[in-house]
Amino acid sequence: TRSTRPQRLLKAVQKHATRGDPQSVISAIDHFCRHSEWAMNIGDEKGSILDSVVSEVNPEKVLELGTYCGYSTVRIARLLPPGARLITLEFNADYAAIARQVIIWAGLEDKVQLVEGASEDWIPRMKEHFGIETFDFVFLDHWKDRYLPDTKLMEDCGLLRKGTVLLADNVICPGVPDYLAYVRNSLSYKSCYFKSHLEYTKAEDGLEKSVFLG
Ligand SMILES: O=c1[nH]cnc2c(O)c(F)c(-c3ccc(F)cc3)cc12
Ligand SMILES: [Mg+2]
Repeated sequence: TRSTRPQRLLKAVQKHATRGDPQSVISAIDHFCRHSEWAMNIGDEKGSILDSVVSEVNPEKVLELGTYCGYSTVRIARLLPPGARLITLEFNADYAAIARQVIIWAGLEDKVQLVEGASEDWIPRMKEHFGIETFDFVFLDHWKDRYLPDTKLMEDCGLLRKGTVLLADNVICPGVPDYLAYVRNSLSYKSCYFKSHLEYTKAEDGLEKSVFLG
């Protein structure tokens, strides 16, 4: 039967990227999405903003909500210092299977733990299952209806500390109005918007960076 888009994206990585070279994996995915088939990776323009925020935070403990094919997982993990750890949650088993192989192709499997399942089921288990006290950086890129409830859940589970940085993708397209209103009006967050474009298109999109104030 016909292959899936994530399967074709993985084939493009294995054909054009060099094993153990994260930048070549990123470039191969961006080329595939620009010239073959659009896919919902954060992309190179918003990806550069992600890179700059990750470099500024220089996090030890990272949580990514929404792995998809592992593009942003590779972007983040390639910037982490030795010993730093990224946990990425993916609900869709087919996406997770592709992402595992993309992460291995990039040679970043030692820094990344990919967990299959629902964010609301795993967020409450971060302490007892992964020994995580708090996260330094959280990247929200899963489902727009889960951004706000999962943020409140992370607060309630004590997973955010003074200075934890949340970075949210797609705050304009598809848009997360309830989440934006919350982080922009809450006294517990300092929030700012990075205007950009929807991956591989001219449509507006952007990232919202929100620092938890405790
Ligand atoms: O569901 C999503 N989860 C995470 N990231 C997404 C994204 O970056 C998108 F561009 C889009 C998207 C899909 C179709 C469109 F027409 C526009 C944006 C969706 C998601
Ligand atoms: Mg996205």
